[in-house]
Amino acid sequence: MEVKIMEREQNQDATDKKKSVVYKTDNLNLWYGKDQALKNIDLDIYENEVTAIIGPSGCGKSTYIKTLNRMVELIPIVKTSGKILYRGKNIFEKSYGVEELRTQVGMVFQKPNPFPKSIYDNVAYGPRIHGIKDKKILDEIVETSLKGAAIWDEVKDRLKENAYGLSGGQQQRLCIARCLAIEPDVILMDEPTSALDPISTIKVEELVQELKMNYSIIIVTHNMQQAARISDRTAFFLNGEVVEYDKTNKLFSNPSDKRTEDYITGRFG
Ligand SMILES: Nc1ncnc2c1ncn2[C@@H]1O[C@H](COP(=O)(O)OP(=O)(O)OP(=O)(O)O)[C@@H](O)[C@H]1O
Repeated sequence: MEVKIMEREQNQDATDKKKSVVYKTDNLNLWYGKDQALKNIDLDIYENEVTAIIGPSGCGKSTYIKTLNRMVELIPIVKTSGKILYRGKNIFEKSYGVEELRTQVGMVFQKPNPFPKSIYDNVAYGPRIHGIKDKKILDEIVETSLKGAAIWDEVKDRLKENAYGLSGGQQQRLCIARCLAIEPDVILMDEPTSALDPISTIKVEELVQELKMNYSIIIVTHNMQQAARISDRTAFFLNGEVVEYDKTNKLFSNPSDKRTEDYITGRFG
């Protein structure tokens, strides 16, 4: 029995070695002015997986995810050191075009943030910016993206209506559709269900599971059950450091670090 388990684990390790690394974070440090928010972060994020970032409030989860699309640099006091390689290229290099990065890496935020436009125009927005004008092509992108975000059936007869008329859960799936319309490689999600009711939360969780077949997903969540339900790997952040990063099953059933155990068993946080 034990031999079989070991064999299975070895096979799994071999499969993991073959998996492509989408993001490699190498000794990343980040400061807001004098305050250091991220310390020596080393993380490999794998393709077609859901990677969860968990940890107590203020531990640096959102800051980390916002380094991955360089959103943090919009904050003037931010300084960084170290490297983040996206598909092998350091995104902090001056020559790296942030626009190009953002076409590869979509983001979904905590609060659904549709534009005050029609459902159709929300989804067509990105493709239009990228120069697509042909109505037939746009129609196709809108339909495919809304189907991909599991909301097509609910909105197909009201595409011209304002997106603000949708429920919160529908708005969040619309925002996911808007993200899919630019055909990203990676989707960053910063607490995407924290403003949603339980039924909408389940819908978004199911959607995340489906999307990982075609995308690599990195999700920040306060909700440990959610991380356990939907992610393949989990990184536990504490005070700006990664305490533990492992397969989700392993991290939640047999954590290596006492601090992880204390956190997942609810002793703090
Ligand atoms: N714009 C900012 N200016 C200065 N400090 C900031 C800024 N944003 C975040 N911080 C600080 O950086 C640290 C990490 O914050 P961050 O928002 O990344 O944590 P978090 O784990 O996502 O927290 P939460 O779960 O509460 O959203 C905190 O101490 C926070 O106060």
